[in-house]
Amino acid sequence: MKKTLIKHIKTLYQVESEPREKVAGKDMATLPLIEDAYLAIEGDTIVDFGPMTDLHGVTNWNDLDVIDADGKMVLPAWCDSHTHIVFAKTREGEFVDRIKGLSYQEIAAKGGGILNSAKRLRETSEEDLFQSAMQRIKEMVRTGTGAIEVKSGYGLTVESELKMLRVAKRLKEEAPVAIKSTFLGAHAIPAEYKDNRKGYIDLIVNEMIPAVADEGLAEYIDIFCEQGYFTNEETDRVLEAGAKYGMIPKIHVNQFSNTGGVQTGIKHNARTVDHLEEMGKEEIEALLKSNTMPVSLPSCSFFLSIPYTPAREIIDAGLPLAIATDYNPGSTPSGNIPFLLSLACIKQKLTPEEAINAVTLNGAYAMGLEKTHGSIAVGKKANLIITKEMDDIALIPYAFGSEHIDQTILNGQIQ
Ligand SMILES: N=CN[C@@H](CCC(=O)O)C(=O)O
Ligand SMILES: [Zn+2]
Repeated sequence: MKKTLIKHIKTLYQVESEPREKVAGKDMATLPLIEDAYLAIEGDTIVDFGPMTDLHGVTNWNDLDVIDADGKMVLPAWCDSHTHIVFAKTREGEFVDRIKGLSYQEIAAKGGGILNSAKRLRETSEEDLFQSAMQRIKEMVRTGTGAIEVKSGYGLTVESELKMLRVAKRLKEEAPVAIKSTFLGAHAIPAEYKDNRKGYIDLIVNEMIPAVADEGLAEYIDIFCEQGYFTNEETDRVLEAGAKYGMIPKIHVNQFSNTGGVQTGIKHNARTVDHLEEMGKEEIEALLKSNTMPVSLPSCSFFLSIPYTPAREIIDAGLPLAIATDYNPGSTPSGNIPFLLSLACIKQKLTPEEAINAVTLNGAYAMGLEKTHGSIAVGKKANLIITKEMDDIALIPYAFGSEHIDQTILNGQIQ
């Protein structure tokens, strides 16, 4: 089995001797670390790590790849728990419309937005969707991402939703990153059901969910619970139907308005509630009584010029927080996590340590990967970032737009 030793790491971050499933509240300000460290990998697994002074167990240096990380930091690879990376076409025309004054909702009302992507996706082959999503993953890996959640939701017919999820399944088999897939048939009401929304919910419940489950294509079920998209009652129905087939809820909620969707998600024991740009004290109180992870998507706020999730209030209340890209062609055409860290620090007033916790261990929890990803622990996957030489980890969010990642290692292999 291939063995790799990374030695003289300036600082090894997010180390764990006792497994934790997530980090909350004040604990998010700390990233457990070892200065002047080593880390050993066998195959695709972390087998040992510690201070360089403890490195005396290596007797056989043959067949051992050695990486000298002098002056560099090592971290777990980022876990991006919310993306829509399977899509057919970018939507830069809508971007220009928004510059000229139209809102995201006005563009959607004209047949743009999600319905525009659904039209394009139906015309695109499974092979082409696979190739373009794979290119996006390669770009994300270059900025340090090692695990990605992938949603459907641009199909909106039985066949096209299955097509998207089959692409996700193939990505799971062929991409170097860990992938979790989510069925998001309830992303928008398709044009052909404009006057028959109950008919579309019936289609989701009676046909799409059983077909997705039959092929084992999704671990999670999602819905866009929002004014102009799906109501709380429709959310109840879709999440209950998914749960019958073992799909765990993860919902888009409180992006543009607060209609009580956070409480609906919690009622269904959602793994995560995502977006949360519009939320108040009641939502924080409700989350405190739950196991549901709040997920903020700051590059969506940046791109659409909408409010940022009140991340500071969420953490100060003692909650955990995950941050994800939301990579999609409409509201966030970017999968760049270092830029997210800058936004989290600059716009949401998180410290660099809090922001990094939000995209490592908490990101892993948000996609059910906390046992294998998101921290440096013996037995976890060797999914790692080696930074360029730097004095302080705060350089990553501080020097926004610069390239800070020297190498990404996934499953023990340099990418
Ligand atoms: N808000 C809903 N869905 C996506 C955007 C989808 C699109 O515009 O294509 C989001 O999370 O921002
Ligand atoms: Zn989304």
